[in-house]
Amino acid sequence: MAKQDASDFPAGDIVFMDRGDGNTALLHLHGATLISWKCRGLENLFVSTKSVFDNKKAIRGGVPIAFPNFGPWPLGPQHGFARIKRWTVDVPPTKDANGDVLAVVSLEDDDETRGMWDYKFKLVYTLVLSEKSLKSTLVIHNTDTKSLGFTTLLHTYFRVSDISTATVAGLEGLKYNDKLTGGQDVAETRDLVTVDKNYDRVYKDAPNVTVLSSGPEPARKIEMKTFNFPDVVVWNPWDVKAREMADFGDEEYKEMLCIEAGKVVTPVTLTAGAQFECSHTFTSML
Ligand SMILES: O=P(O)(O)OC[C@H]1O[C@H](O)[C@H](O)[C@@H](O)[C@@H]1O
Repeated sequence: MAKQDASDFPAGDIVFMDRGDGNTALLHLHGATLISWKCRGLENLFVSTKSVFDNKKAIRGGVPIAFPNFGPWPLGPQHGFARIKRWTVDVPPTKDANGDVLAVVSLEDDDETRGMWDYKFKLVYTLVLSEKSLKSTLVIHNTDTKSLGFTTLLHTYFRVSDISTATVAGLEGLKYNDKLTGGQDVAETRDLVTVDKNYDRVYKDAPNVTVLSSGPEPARKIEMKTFNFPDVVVWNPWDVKAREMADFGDEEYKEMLCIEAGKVVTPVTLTAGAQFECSHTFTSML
Protein backbone atom coordinates (compact mmCIF):
# COMPACT_ATOMS: atom_id res chain seq x y z
CA MET A 1 0.00 0.00 0.00
CA ALA A 2 1.21 3.49 -0.78
CA LYS A 3 1.67 5.67 2.28
CA GLN A 4 -1.00 8.34 1.91
CA ASP A 5 -2.67 8.37 5.32
CA ALA A 6 -1.84 10.64 8.23
CA SER A 7 -1.43 7.55 10.42
CA ASP A 8 1.47 6.37 8.19
CA PHE A 9 3.71 9.22 9.42
CA PRO A 10 4.97 10.86 12.62
CA ALA A 11 2.69 13.83 13.34
CA GLY A 12 5.63 16.25 13.08
CA ASP A 13 6.30 15.27 9.45
CA ILE A 14 2.90 16.13 8.03
CA VAL A 15 0.15 18.69 7.69
CA PHE A 16 -3.27 17.03 7.62
CA MET A 17 -6.24 19.04 6.39
CA ASP A 18 -9.70 17.63 7.02
CA ARG A 19 -13.04 19.25 6.20
CA GLY A 20 -14.81 16.46 8.05
CA ASP A 21 -16.88 15.48 5.00
CA GLY A 22 -14.55 13.07 3.22
CA ASN A 23 -12.51 15.91 1.69
CA THR A 24 -8.97 15.79 3.00
CA ALA A 25 -5.45 16.74 2.00
CA LEU A 26 -2.16 15.52 3.39
CA LEU A 27 1.13 17.33 2.91
CA HIS A 28 4.53 15.92 3.86
CA LEU A 29 6.96 18.56 5.10
CA HIS A 30 9.77 16.87 3.18
CA GLY A 31 9.61 18.95 0.04
CA ALA A 32 6.15 20.30 0.98
CA THR A 33 4.98 17.35 -1.08
CA LEU A 34 1.21 17.02 -1.17
CA ILE A 35 0.74 13.24 -0.93
CA SER A 36 -3.02 12.88 -0.71
CA TRP A 37 -6.10 14.74 -1.89
CA LYS A 38 -9.30 12.89 -1.23
CA CYS A 39 -12.59 14.09 -2.52
CA ARG A 40 -15.59 12.43 -0.89
CA GLY A 41 -13.22 9.73 0.25
CA LEU A 42 -11.75 9.03 -3.21
CA GLU A 43 -7.97 9.42 -3.52
CA ASN A 44 -7.02 11.47 -6.57
CA LEU A 45 -3.24 11.49 -6.22
CA PHE A 46 -0.80 8.70 -6.99
CA VAL A 47 2.05 7.86 -4.63
CA SER A 48 4.23 4.87 -5.46
CA THR A 49 4.24 1.90 -3.11
CA LYS A 50 8.02 1.98 -3.66
CA SER A 51 8.46 5.63 -2.68
CA VAL A 52 11.19 6.12 -0.11
CA PHE A 53 10.26 8.28 2.88
CA ASP A 54 13.72 8.89 4.32
CA ASN A 55 13.43 12.70 4.41
CA LYS A 56 16.25 12.79 1.86
CA LYS A 57 15.08 11.43 -1.46
CA ALA A 58 12.25 13.15 -3.31
CA ILE A 59 8.88 11.53 -2.67
CA ARG A 60 7.78 9.54 -5.73
CA GLY A 61 4.28 10.80 -6.26
CA GLY A 62 1.82 13.38 -5.03
CA VAL A 63 2.86 16.91 -5.96
CA PRO A 64 6.61 17.52 -5.60
CA ILE A 65 7.67 21.13 -6.18
CA ALA A 66 10.36 21.82 -8.77
CA PHE A 67 12.34 24.96 -7.82
CA PRO A 68 14.58 26.78 -8.66
CA ASN A 69 14.96 24.59 -11.73
CA PHE A 70 12.83 22.16 -13.68
CA GLY A 71 14.80 19.30 -15.24
CA PRO A 72 18.51 18.52 -15.09
CA TRP A 73 20.39 21.27 -13.27
CA PRO A 74 24.14 21.90 -13.42
CA LEU A 75 24.10 23.58 -9.98
CA GLY A 76 22.31 20.84 -8.05
CA PRO A 77 19.85 17.96 -8.19
CA GLN A 78 17.31 17.44 -10.99
CA HIS A 79 14.24 19.67 -10.46
CA GLY A 80 16.10 21.77 -7.88
CA PHE A 81 16.18 21.50 -4.10
CA ALA A 82 12.68 22.55 -2.98
CA ARG A 83 11.34 18.99 -3.17
CA ILE A 84 14.11 17.62 -0.92
CA LYS A 85 14.26 20.34 1.74
CA ARG A 86 12.34 20.33 5.00
CA TRP A 87 9.66 23.04 4.97
CA THR A 88 8.29 24.89 8.00
CA VAL A 89 4.66 25.22 9.04
CA ASP A 90 3.68 28.91 9.11
CA VAL A 91 -0.07 28.40 9.58
CA PRO A 92 -1.31 24.99 10.77
CA PRO A 93 -4.64 23.74 9.33
CA THR A 94 -7.27 26.35 10.15
CA LYS A 95 -10.98 26.18 9.35
CA ASP A 96 -12.92 29.20 8.12
CA ALA A 97 -16.65 29.91 8.51
CA ASN A 98 -17.45 27.82 5.39
CA GLY A 99 -15.59 24.82 6.74
CA ASP A 100 -12.75 25.31 4.25
CA VAL A 101 -9.31 24.51 5.61
CA LEU A 102 -6.21 26.62 5.01
CA ALA A 103 -2.60 25.79 5.78
CA VAL A 104 0.64 27.60 4.93
CA VAL A 105 4.19 26.22 4.78
CA SER A 106 7.39 27.92 3.74
CA LEU A 107 11.03 27.45 2.83
CA GLU A 108 13.88 29.95 3.12
CA ASP A 109 17.43 29.85 1.84
CA ASP A 110 20.07 28.32 4.10
CA ASP A 111 23.74 27.39 3.86
CA GLU A 112 22.91 24.30 1.82
CA THR A 113 20.72 26.08 -0.76
CA ARG A 114 23.14 29.04 -1.02
CA GLY A 115 25.95 26.51 -1.59
CA MET A 116 24.18 25.46 -4.79
CA TRP A 117 22.42 28.64 -5.72
CA ASP A 118 23.67 31.79 -4.04
CA TYR A 119 20.44 33.71 -3.54
CA LYS A 120 18.24 34.63 -0.62
CA PHE A 121 14.60 33.70 -1.16
CA LYS A 122 11.42 32.67 0.58
CA LEU A 123 8.85 30.27 -0.85
CA VAL A 124 5.38 30.42 0.65
CA TYR A 125 3.02 27.58 -0.23
CA THR A 126 -0.64 28.01 0.70
CA LEU A 127 -3.19 25.23 0.44
CA VAL A 128 -6.92 25.80 0.65
CA LEU A 129 -9.16 22.74 0.81
CA SER A 130 -12.76 23.32 -0.20
CA GLU A 131 -15.65 20.93 -0.67
CA LYS A 132 -14.62 19.62 -4.08
CA SER A 133 -11.39 21.46 -4.72
CA LEU A 134 -7.90 22.13 -3.53
CA LYS A 135 -6.04 25.31 -4.40
CA SER A 136 -2.23 25.35 -4.10
CA THR A 137 -0.52 28.72 -4.37
CA LEU A 138 3.23 29.14 -4.51
CA VAL A 139 4.69 32.61 -3.96
CA ILE A 140 8.39 33.05 -4.63
CA HIS A 141 9.92 36.05 -2.85
CA ASN A 142 13.29 37.41 -3.78
CA THR A 143 14.61 38.47 -0.37
CA ASP A 144 18.06 39.19 -1.79
CA THR A 145 19.62 42.48 -2.87
CA LYS A 146 20.23 41.19 -6.42
CA SER A 147 18.06 39.76 -9.21
CA LEU A 148 17.48 36.02 -9.41
CA GLY A 149 16.14 33.74 -12.13
CA PHE A 150 14.31 30.42 -11.85
CA THR A 151 11.95 27.93 -13.41
CA THR A 152 9.31 26.17 -11.32
CA LEU A 153 6.65 23.51 -11.64
CA LEU A 154 4.12 21.61 -9.54
CA HIS A 155 4.76 18.00 -10.55
CA THR A 156 1.33 16.45 -10.04
CA TYR A 157 0.99 12.67 -10.16
CA PHE A 158 -2.74 12.05 -10.67
CA ARG A 159 -4.11 8.63 -9.86
CA VAL A 160 -6.08 7.00 -12.66
CA SER A 161 -7.96 3.70 -12.44
CA ASP A 162 -6.51 2.55 -15.78
CA ILE A 163 -4.21 4.58 -18.00
CA SER A 164 -5.92 3.17 -21.11
CA THR A 165 -9.09 5.07 -20.12
CA ALA A 166 -7.39 8.38 -19.29
CA THR A 167 -7.91 11.45 -21.46
CA VAL A 168 -6.63 15.00 -21.08
CA ALA A 169 -8.68 17.84 -22.56
CA GLY A 170 -7.40 21.37 -23.07
CA LEU A 171 -4.19 20.77 -25.02
CA GLU A 172 -5.55 20.76 -28.58
CA GLY A 173 -3.82 23.15 -30.93
CA LEU A 174 -0.85 23.75 -28.61
CA LYS A 175 2.76 23.32 -29.61
CA TYR A 176 4.71 20.80 -27.62
CA ASN A 177 8.32 19.75 -27.38
CA ASP A 178 8.84 16.03 -27.05
CA LYS A 179 11.70 15.65 -24.56
CA LEU A 180 12.22 12.05 -25.67
CA THR A 181 12.92 12.86 -29.31
CA GLY A 182 13.95 16.53 -28.98
CA GLY A 183 13.95 18.62 -32.11
CA GLN A 184 11.21 20.84 -33.46
CA ASP A 185 8.01 21.61 -31.62
CA VAL A 186 4.98 19.67 -32.83
CA ALA A 187 1.32 20.76 -32.88
CA GLU A 188 -1.12 18.73 -30.80
CA THR A 189 -4.07 17.86 -33.03
CA ARG A 190 -6.10 15.79 -30.59
CA ASP A 191 -8.92 17.28 -28.56
CA LEU A 192 -8.46 14.47 -26.04
CA VAL A 193 -4.87 13.43 -25.42
CA THR A 194 -4.38 9.76 -24.56
CA VAL A 195 -1.14 8.13 -23.40
CA ASP A 196 -0.09 4.68 -24.61
CA LYS A 197 3.69 4.77 -24.31
CA ASN A 198 6.49 6.68 -22.59
CA TYR A 199 5.44 10.34 -22.69
CA ASP A 200 7.51 13.37 -21.72
CA ARG A 201 6.05 16.38 -23.49
CA VAL A 202 6.19 20.06 -22.65
CA TYR A 203 3.09 21.85 -23.95
CA LYS A 204 3.66 25.55 -24.36
CA ASP A 205 1.40 28.57 -23.88
CA ALA A 206 -1.40 26.42 -22.56
CA PRO A 207 -4.77 27.87 -21.64
CA ASN A 208 -5.37 27.80 -17.92
CA VAL A 209 -7.68 24.80 -17.80
CA THR A 210 -7.02 21.11 -18.46
CA VAL A 211 -9.37 18.28 -17.58
CA LEU A 212 -8.25 14.75 -16.79
CA SER A 213 -10.89 12.06 -17.09
CA SER A 214 -10.46 8.39 -16.30
CA GLY A 215 -12.64 5.50 -15.38
CA PRO A 216 -14.89 3.74 -15.18
CA GLU A 217 -14.24 2.23 -11.75
CA PRO A 218 -13.73 4.53 -10.02
CA ALA A 219 -14.49 7.31 -12.48
CA ARG A 220 -12.61 10.57 -12.03
CA LYS A 221 -12.94 13.90 -13.78
CA ILE A 222 -10.58 16.53 -12.46
CA GLU A 223 -10.17 20.04 -13.71
CA MET A 224 -6.83 21.70 -13.18
CA LYS A 225 -7.05 25.49 -13.38
CA THR A 226 -3.78 27.39 -13.34
CA PHE A 227 -2.52 30.91 -12.75
CA ASN A 228 0.86 32.09 -14.07
CA PHE A 229 1.74 28.58 -15.22
CA PRO A 230 1.89 28.80 -19.03
CA ASP A 231 3.39 25.36 -19.56
CA VAL A 232 1.99 21.87 -19.01
CA VAL A 233 4.19 18.78 -18.90
CA VAL A 234 2.56 15.41 -19.58
CA TRP A 235 4.67 12.51 -18.32
CA ASN A 236 4.31 8.78 -17.94
CA PRO A 237 7.43 6.56 -17.79
CA TRP A 238 5.62 3.50 -19.24
CA ASP A 239 6.94 -0.02 -18.81
CA VAL A 240 10.66 0.09 -19.66
CA LYS A 241 11.42 3.30 -17.73
CA ALA A 242 9.22 2.13 -14.84
CA ARG A 243 11.47 -0.91 -14.45
CA GLU A 244 14.53 1.34 -14.37
CA MET A 245 13.18 3.44 -11.49
CA ALA A 246 13.99 1.96 -8.07
CA ASP A 247 11.23 3.94 -6.34
CA PHE A 248 8.43 3.09 -8.76
CA GLY A 249 6.62 -0.25 -9.20
CA ASP A 250 7.00 -2.07 -12.51
CA GLU A 251 3.27 -1.96 -13.24
CA GLU A 252 2.42 1.37 -11.60
CA TYR A 253 2.60 3.32 -14.85
CA LYS A 254 -0.91 1.97 -15.48
CA GLU A 255 -2.24 3.79 -12.40
CA MET A 256 -0.86 7.29 -12.84
CA LEU A 257 -0.48 10.21 -15.16
CA CYS A 258 1.57 13.29 -14.45
CA ILE A 259 0.06 16.57 -15.58
CA GLU A 260 2.43 19.23 -14.37
CA ALA A 261 1.70 22.94 -14.36
CA GLY A 262 4.86 24.97 -14.76
CA LYS A 263 6.74 28.06 -15.73
CA VAL A 264 9.58 26.18 -17.39
CA VAL A 265 10.06 27.29 -20.98
CA THR A 266 10.92 30.91 -20.19
CA PRO A 267 12.53 31.49 -16.77
CA VAL A 268 11.21 34.14 -14.41
CA THR A 269 13.54 36.97 -13.43
CA LEU A 270 12.78 38.61 -10.10
CA THR A 271 14.44 41.84 -9.12
CA ALA A 272 15.48 42.39 -5.49
CA GLY A 273 12.42 42.45 -3.25
CA ALA A 274 10.02 41.29 -6.00
CA GLN A 275 7.72 38.27 -5.85
CA PHE A 276 6.05 35.86 -8.27
CA GLU A 277 2.78 34.09 -7.56
CA CYS A 278 1.55 30.98 -9.35
CA SER A 279 -1.13 28.44 -8.51
CA HIS A 280 -3.14 25.48 -9.59
CA THR A 281 -6.56 24.45 -8.40
CA PHE A 282 -7.86 20.90 -8.69
CA THR A 283 -11.62 20.51 -8.80
CA SER A 284 -13.47 17.23 -8.91
CA MET A 285 -16.17 17.60 -11.57
CA LEU A 286 -18.09 14.49 -10.54
O1 LIG B 1 12.67 11.18 -11.67
P1 LIG B 1 12.37 12.62 -11.42
O2 LIG B 1 13.59 13.45 -11.19
O3 LIG B 1 11.37 12.80 -10.31
O4 LIG B 1 11.71 13.18 -12.74
C1 LIG B 1 10.55 12.60 -13.25
C2 LIG B 1 10.15 13.30 -14.55
O5 LIG B 1 9.80 14.63 -14.26
C3 LIG B 1 9.27 15.39 -15.36
O6 LIG B 1 8.05 14.89 -15.76
C4 LIG B 1 10.24 15.41 -16.51
O7 LIG B 1 9.66 16.00 -17.66
C5 LIG B 1 10.74 14.04 -16.83
O8 LIG B 1 11.79 14.15 -17.79
C6 LIG B 1 11.23 13.32 -15.59
O9 LIG B 1 11.65 12.02 -15.93
